[in-house]
Amino acid sequence: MTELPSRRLLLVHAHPDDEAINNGTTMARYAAEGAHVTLVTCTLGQRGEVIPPGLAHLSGEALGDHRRTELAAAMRELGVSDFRSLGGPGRYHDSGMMGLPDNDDPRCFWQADVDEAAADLVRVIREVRPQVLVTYDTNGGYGHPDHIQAHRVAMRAADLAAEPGFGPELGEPWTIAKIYWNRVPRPVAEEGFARLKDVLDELPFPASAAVDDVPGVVDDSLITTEIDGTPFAAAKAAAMRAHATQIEVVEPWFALSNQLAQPLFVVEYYELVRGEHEGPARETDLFAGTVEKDEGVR
Ligand SMILES: CC(=O)N[C@H]1[C@@H](O[C@@H]2[C@H](O)[C@H](O)[C@@H](O)[C@H](O)[C@H]2O)O[C@H](CO)[C@@H](O)[C@@H]1O
Ligand SMILES: [Zn+2]
Repeated sequence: MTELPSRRLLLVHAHPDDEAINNGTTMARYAAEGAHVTLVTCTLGQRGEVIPPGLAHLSGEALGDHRRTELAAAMRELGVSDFRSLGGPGRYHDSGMMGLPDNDDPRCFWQADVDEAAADLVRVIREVRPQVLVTYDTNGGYGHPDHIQAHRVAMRAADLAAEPGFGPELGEPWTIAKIYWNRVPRPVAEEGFARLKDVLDELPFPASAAVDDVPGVVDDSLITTEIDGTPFAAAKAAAMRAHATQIEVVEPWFALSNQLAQPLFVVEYYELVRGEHEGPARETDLFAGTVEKDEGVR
C-alpha cells in the first residue's frame, strides 16, 4: 500500500476549469509543500461553450475528451498528480446551465442519485483519508446544476465515509476533520472590479462581469480562512490558460466564454463549515489543527 504524505487535501469540483478558477494557488501551494492534493471532477464538461475558433468544432463527447486533456495540462501547471473523474471518465455528464432541457438528460449529473454518486466519492475518501475537503456552498457558488450537485454529493459522501456501517467494500471508515466552501469576500470582489474598471478599455474583453457574477461572494464576516497564494500566481494563470476552451487569461484578469472580464484572484478564501476553527483570527492554513489528529500515514 503506497505511503501518503501526512497532509491530504481533497477538492470536489463540477467541471474541468473550476479547480483552477477557485483553488489554483491553494492547490499549487500545498502540492509544492508536499501535501497530497486529490482533485475529483464530477463531469467532463461536455456541454461547455468553446472560445477558440479553431476548436469550435468540438462538442459533446469530443469536447469532454478534449477538456480532459486541458485538465491534465492544468494539473501539470499546479504540480498535482492525483486527479480523477467521479465514478470514472464520462460516468456523469455535464448538465448544462440551470433551466435548460439539458438538465433532463438521464446521463447528466443533475439527474444522478446523490447517494449513488456519493458512494463513488466515499471510495476515494476512504482511500486517500483527507483531513480537509473543499467544495462549493449549497448554491454551487452560482446556481449551476452540476455545482449544486457537486456540493450535495461531496457533503453526503463526507457523512457516509465516516459511517462504520456504510459500504464496508468501499474501505475503512474515515472522518474528514475540516470541510470548507469556496468563498470570495464582497469587499475583495468590489476592490477587484474597481481596479478592472480603470483598465477595461485596454483589455480584449468588451465588458466587465459584475461582483455578483463571481461564485461564492459573501459578506466578509463569513470568511474563516485566507490562503495567500501570491507566490503561485503564475501557476494559477497557466492552469486557467490550459483550459483554453473555457477561459481567456490576460493577467491579472480573465474571461469565460461570455467574454465578461473579471479579476483573477491569487489570494483564495474559504468558509469553514465543519471542524474546529483554529484561533480567533482568520486561519491561514486549511490544515490548521488537523495533522496532529491524523492517524498517521499509511
Ligand atoms: C465556470 C463554469 O462552471 N463553467 C461551466 C458553464 O460554462 C458557462 C456556460 O457555458 C454559459 O452559457 C456561458 O455564458 C459561460 O461563459 C460559461 O462559463 O456551464 C457549462 C455547461 O454546463 C460547463 O461546461 C462549464 O464548465
Ligand atoms: Zn463549473
